[in-house]
Amino acid sequence: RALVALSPGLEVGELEVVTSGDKITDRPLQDVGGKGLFVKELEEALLDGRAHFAVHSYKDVPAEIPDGLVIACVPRREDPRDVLITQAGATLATLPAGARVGTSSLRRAAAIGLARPDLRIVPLRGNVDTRLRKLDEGQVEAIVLALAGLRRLDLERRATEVLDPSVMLPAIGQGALGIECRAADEETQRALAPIDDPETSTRVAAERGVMVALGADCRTPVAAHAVRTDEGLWLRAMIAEADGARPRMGERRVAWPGSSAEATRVGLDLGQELLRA
Ligand SMILES: NCc1[nH]cc(CCC(=O)O)c1CC(=O)O
Repeated sequence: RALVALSPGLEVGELEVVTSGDKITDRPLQDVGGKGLFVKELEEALLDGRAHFAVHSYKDVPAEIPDGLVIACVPRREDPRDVLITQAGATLATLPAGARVGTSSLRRAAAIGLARPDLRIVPLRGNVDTRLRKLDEGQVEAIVLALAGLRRLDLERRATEVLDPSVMLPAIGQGALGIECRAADEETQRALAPIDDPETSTRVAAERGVMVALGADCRTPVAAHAVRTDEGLWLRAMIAEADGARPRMGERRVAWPGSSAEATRVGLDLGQELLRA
């Protein structure tokens, strides 16, 4: 809709693709192995010529993009924060001791462990509807979801408490979209240009630099969040042990980067510092 609004006469049709991340809902994705479980089948549609472009949640896109493909366009970011959803309206501060919080994200579990070490983390996967149903059925007292995902499904009213990044640092790329196409397809790249947002690209590039520091196939809980301030770029990051224990935080404040490559180096440098720690 955003693209068509800015490009009169352009027609955009949808090709429905179900990814392995959608199909595998019975275990945490870090235990499944393989990278890009929400992305791979969409990339195959690009490489086969079935689709001109693929719209990914940027947080689902691995560090490495396959040969012949590029992220050609990064639209303006949605709110990157996480939200807590509870049955009775309790907040992170007022949930009763021992309450169960459903999440399979080690990043979210690490943040909850710091804020409320008395809460119990219960693995919970499935699409947003499934997770909300498990909450409503009383399997858990709370769940954590991305605000952006709720908004896109028109379910923002379910959010009980928006969690500040100082409490729960968002996932790398959360709330942003990465629109991927064939590297040689200049016509599609030109068609996508009207909805590109360079500020979002720079912020996500800095966050993804932290991921590059960790290496390609890692299951380490990691968070990174970049914002533009009056002074430039403010990047915060968290890396924990594989089981979510001992989270380390760090940050960088630098002049606004002149390129995405420069932004990536800021993230890489911060990621390496946290790894050494
Ligand atoms: N992990 C799955 C996933 N990938 C993208 C989103 C929605 C948020 C976004 O688009 O950044 C979600 C659901 C969630 O984390 O709540």
